[in-house]
Amino acid sequence: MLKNATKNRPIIIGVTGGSGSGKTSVSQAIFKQLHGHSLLMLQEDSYYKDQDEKSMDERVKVNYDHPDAFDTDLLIEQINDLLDWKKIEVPVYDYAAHTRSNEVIIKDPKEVIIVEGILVLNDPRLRDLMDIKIFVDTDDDIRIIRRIQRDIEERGRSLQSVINQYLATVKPMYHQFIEPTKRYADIIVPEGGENQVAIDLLVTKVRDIISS
Ligand SMILES: Nc1ncnc2c1ncn2[C@@H]1O[C@H](COP(=O)(O)OP(=O)(O)O)[C@@H](O)[C@H]1O
Ligand SMILES: Nc1ccn([C@@H]2O[C@H](COP(=O)(O)O)[C@@H](O)[C@H]2O)c(=O)n1
Repeated sequence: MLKNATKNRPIIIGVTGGSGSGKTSVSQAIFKQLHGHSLLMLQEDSYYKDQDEKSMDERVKVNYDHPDAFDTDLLIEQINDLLDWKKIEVPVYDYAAHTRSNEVIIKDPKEVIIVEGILVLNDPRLRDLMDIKIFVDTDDDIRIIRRIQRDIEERGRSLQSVINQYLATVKPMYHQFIEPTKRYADIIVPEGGENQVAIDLLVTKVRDIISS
């Protein structure tokens, strides 16, 4: 039984997987194919804790792949607000500065809400808010190659810093906290955003829920 859809509330879809697995691509593909419905995409990364009090040297050493790095309470509070059809103020995260910016973005509630991030199935309180849970499953070697490209091009990182971070925190935290959440997924999507069959099935399911 779907938790939210039956109560005339927004449908919450959680999309998780390791860094570089294709979570954003899968979420965007679902988003694109669900045109005609009102949609909102929330990224767990927006809810990284503020590090303003720390120096840059200290910020670089933070483990950004541990659940403690996120303000999950705020994410849960805001999803509950959306379920009550209330507006939310989403923080804006700056990867280069490793902290939140001073801005927030106001988002209106929508019929379908996609919540995407590495640990969205880790906290039972968050997991329990989701109607459909998806795990994007991509091999470690592909993910690190994608991450090197992205972090250098888009997040202001050096090759050496990406490698150091991957070995120190990204990889061990994936195996400790992210990969174990696969067992909670309703659907495991291999090949991420290129898996058109999986995307079509998901979109059909969401349309069924909305029209039922
Ligand atoms: N199936 C795929 N085949 C090839 N490249 C992909 C695929 N899925 C994602 N990518 C690319 O890999 C990078 C990381 O994908 P992204 O969706 O941002 O992952 P995540 O959100 O899990 O970190 C992006 O540059 C994206 O274009
Ligand atoms: N200051 C930060 C904050 C986060 N990260 C890394 O981002 C990854 C999650 O984002 P994806 O889009 O890749 O899912 C996570 O693995 C963190 O290591 C960072 O490097 N710096």
